[in-house]
Parts: sequence; structure tokens; C-alpha cells
Amino acid sequence: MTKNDLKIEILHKINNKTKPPGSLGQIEEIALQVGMAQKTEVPKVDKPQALVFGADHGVCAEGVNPFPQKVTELMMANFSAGGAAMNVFCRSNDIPLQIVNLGIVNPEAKWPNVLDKTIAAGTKNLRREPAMSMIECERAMAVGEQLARDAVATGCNLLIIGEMGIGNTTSASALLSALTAQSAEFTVGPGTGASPEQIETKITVINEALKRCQSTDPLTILAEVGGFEIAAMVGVLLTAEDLGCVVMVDGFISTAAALVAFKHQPSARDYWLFSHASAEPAHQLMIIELDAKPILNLSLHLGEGTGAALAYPLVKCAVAMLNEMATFQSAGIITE
Ligand SMILES: O=C(O)c1ccc[n+]([C@@H]2O[C@H](COP(=O)([O-])O)[C@@H](O)[C@H]2O)c1
Ligand SMILES: Cc1cc2nc[nH]c2cc1C
Repeated sequence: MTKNDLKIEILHKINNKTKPPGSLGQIEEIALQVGMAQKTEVPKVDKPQALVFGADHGVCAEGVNPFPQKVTELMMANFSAGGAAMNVFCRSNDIPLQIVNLGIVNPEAKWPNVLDKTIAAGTKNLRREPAMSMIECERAMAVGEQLARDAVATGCNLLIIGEMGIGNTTSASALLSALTAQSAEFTVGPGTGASPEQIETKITVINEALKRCQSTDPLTILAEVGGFEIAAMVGVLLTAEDLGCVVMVDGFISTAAALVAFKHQPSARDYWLFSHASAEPAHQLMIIELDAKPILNLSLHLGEGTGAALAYPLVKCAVAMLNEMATFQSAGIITE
């Protein structure tokens, strides 16, 4: 069956359900997108897998973040113990959660239930030099790709991505600026609660990084101003198309990863669901650039994959609608 034939078939199925046409709004669009991604009119999202990537950022040396860098490590311990918001939401919605350490400043730190895929003890300071070498960036992307492949090989039919890394809103804003030629004044925001002075510093830091990094290649830009956890998410997002697996994108930082992946491989975008509109103001600019339609709008700005874990039940309902809801014919409802 061609792609277009499948689309017509799924739309026909949705339109014959016992409801006025289009009355389930975006739920109908989600059902269509998941069916198209899985190349079937009977898709499944009953085996989700959340992958949350943690890493530290050298740019913290510039004082761009209100919370101390050490919080990345402390939060890894919190994830390990099951106490973070993402642990709670995943447990509530029966989503298996894998935390992955891509490289925090303390190389000694190890935790139960946290996969150690350390690339280096945090990135370099992107104000002064490339955050990663191209080799490090490719290695981090390969971690994401391999985990996505392993998950799908063991039956996963929906991936959720999230991140944790103090300082990573500066990377996300820098990626947005570099990829869309928008000045840092428009792409920088409060992150975890930056003061007006810290926001000014973020803008200066990004402007200096952009002066150094003149490349237009998305993966070079990723290495220059991104982070290990962002690169790992890019790896997952780029693999989705090959796997025919939907990836649920979370907030500001994971959408920055989506922007990198989209600029590198535009066709992969059809495999991503945007779970929510982040309260970080420049997320809106990313959403416009990606022509995305976030599912939720709850003023979230935590990251970790929390928005995606919260939106997952709606995706489940969209698929259940497609698979289980009666049609006018099966319910015996005659309309003419
Ligand atoms: O996902 C979002 O929309 C979001 C918006 C602002 C902050 N965060 C989280 O906050 C951390 C980065 O914030 P900052 O201020 O240290 O750059 C990082 O761990 C992110 O997960 C996440
Ligand atoms: C406590 C805390 C938890 C987080 N989770 C994701 N980003 C975070 C940032 C902070 C500061």
C-alpha cells in the first residue's frame, strides 16, 4: 500500500467513527500520525519507553544558571532513587524509565538504575570553545540511536525523550539562534529562574559563541553549542524514521534537539509528537520553526520528559479511538 493509500484508509476509518467529522480535534490528528509512522491502520502504543539523558555543561562557569551545577549530579541520584517528577509520572502512567548518564562533572558518581554512557566529565564552555568535539558529539548521538534501536528490538512502540542538565537552556537557546539566525535577545529566557543580570550574561555568552561558530551545518552547530544529552536526544529523533517509531518530544531542550534533527533530516519530523508548549518563551519560536502542534499547554518548564509522560495517556486514547471506537455501520446508526 502506498503512503497516500494508507493515509486515505486511516482518515476514512476515523471519519466513520460514531462522531461528527473532526469532533475529536487533535486526537484525530495524533491517531493519523501514529498510524502513518507505524505504517498501519491498527497502531499500538502500549509498550512505551522513556529515555532521560543527563549531562553537565561547561557554560555553567559563566554564571548563566541560578542553580549550582552540582544539582545535575544530585538529580541523577534522585532519579536513581525514584523521587523525581519524571519517576512519579512514569510510574503513574506505566511507562518504563531508563536514566542515562552522558557525562557529569564528577566522574566517580555511579548510581543503581542509571546507565553509565559517559562521554566526558561535562562539555567545555561554549563561550570560549566548542562544547564538544565532533567525535564526542557523534558518540553521544550514537548512544541515543542504540538505545532507541534496542528498545524497539525488544517490543517498544513509542519512545519518550527527556533530559536533565543544569545550564542546558543556554545551549538550547544558542542552538535556536544558530539554526534560525535569530538574535540571542529573542531566544534567551529564564530557564530555571535566571535573574535579569543572568539573562544578560546568557545573551552575551551566546553572542560570543555565535561569533565563533559560523557553520550552517546542524550537526556542527550541535557540537559547537549543544550538550551530550541534547546530542543523545538528536540520535533518538533521527533513528525514529528508520524504526517507524513515534518519539514524544518534551520541552524547551528536547525541542532544541528536534530542531537540530529537523534541519539535518526534515523527513524525520513526521515521527515526532510535541507533547507540550513550554513556558520558556522561546519555545514558541521553536514550535513555529518546526510547524509543530503541542498537545498540552500547562505552563510546564521542568524538562526531564515530564510533559511527554503527562501527554502519553492522550496518545493512548487517540490510538484506542482508532482501534476500538464503533463506526456508524457497526453501531447501526443511520444518518440519512
Ligand atoms: O523543558 C523545559 O521547557 C525546561 C525549561 C527550563 C528549564 N528546564 C530544566 O532546567 C535545567 C536547565 O535550566 P538552566 O536554568 O540551568 O539552564 C535542565 O535540567 C532542564 O531540564 C527545562
Ligand atoms: C531541582 C531541579 C530539577 C530539575 N529537573 C530538570 N531540571 C531541573 C532543575 C532543577 C534545579
